[in-house]
Amino acid sequence: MTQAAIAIDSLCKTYQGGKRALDGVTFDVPRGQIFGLLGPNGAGKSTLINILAGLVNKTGGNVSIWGFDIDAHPRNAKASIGIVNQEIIFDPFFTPKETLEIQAGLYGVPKDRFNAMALLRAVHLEDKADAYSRTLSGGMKRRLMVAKAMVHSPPVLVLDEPTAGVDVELRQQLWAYVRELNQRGVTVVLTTHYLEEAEQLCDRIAIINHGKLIANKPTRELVGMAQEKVVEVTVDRDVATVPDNACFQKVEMKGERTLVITYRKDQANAGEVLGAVQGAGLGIVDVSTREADLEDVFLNLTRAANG
Ligand SMILES: Nc1ncnc2c1ncn2[C@@H]1O[C@H](COP(=O)(O)OP(=O)(O)OP(=O)(O)O)[C@@H](O)[C@H]1O
Repeated sequence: MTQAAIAIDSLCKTYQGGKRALDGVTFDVPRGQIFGLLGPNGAGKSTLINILAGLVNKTGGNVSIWGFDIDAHPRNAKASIGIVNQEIIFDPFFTPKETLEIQAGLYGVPKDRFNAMALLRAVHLEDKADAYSRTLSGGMKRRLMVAKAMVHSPPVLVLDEPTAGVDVELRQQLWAYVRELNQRGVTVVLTTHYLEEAEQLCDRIAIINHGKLIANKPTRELVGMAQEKVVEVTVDRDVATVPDNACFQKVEMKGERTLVITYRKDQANAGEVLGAVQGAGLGIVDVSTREADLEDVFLNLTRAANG
């Protein structure tokens, strides 16, 4: 099917008081992907997700989820999406199993199509099925939120900062589950501050800044946009004057003998950079390079957009 999982067209939101949180955002989330929605704090990500969830009313534009316009077919649109919010919200006096059963009831999921234990197993909470939810750790609560969002088996799952404050091991478990869901055909949209995770997980990434879309590309292409490379060169003597060369964009010293040189991939290559160091009369003892990553691209794009 060619239809998008989520289609967002000229989406605007101006809050009462005049704050324009979304300013004409247009993009599609293709079906079957893990899609990253990134942006600095206050960019408008939560506003966008809250519009998808039906918690915030847009002030302009159109949104459809799994082909259902959220204004014309709100029930079908809502049934097509599961959302895990930043805040952890559930009644602490119910057990995880009860929490899922209540949610299934709210969504009208027939009993024969719902297996609370299977869902709890999937998020590694099987042994906590009958514990009070308030006794769960932060990471466990978050996983319970994911299970809750999947109760009605929606084709689209949205996770807003799902791993904030969750330790590394639990983050990996959560991502493993997200990948598994995706392999089973669920389209996943996530926001995260961990750019490295977005780079590893997402097929495609959109970046918003001050309510505007500033990038929307396959992850590999986006990372490929990084033009800067950094090479660390350790030399055979103390450096009295930091060498300069046309192919260096920036040179910093790390200790007495290590030069940290930034250059642009489109203007020079590592050979030229090293040649320039030798040309300054320095012998090279050691070299290491760092590939540019999503963080570099993200900073460059948001800086450029901020003018
Ligand atoms: N209810 C509200 N009333 C007025 N302004 C709001 C409201 N909610 C959000 N905003 C403003 O809208 C802008 C976008 O906020 P939003 O929470 O969508 O950003 P975000 O990208 O999710 O940020 P974060 O990563 O910090 O959660 C911010 O300037 C925020 O202060």
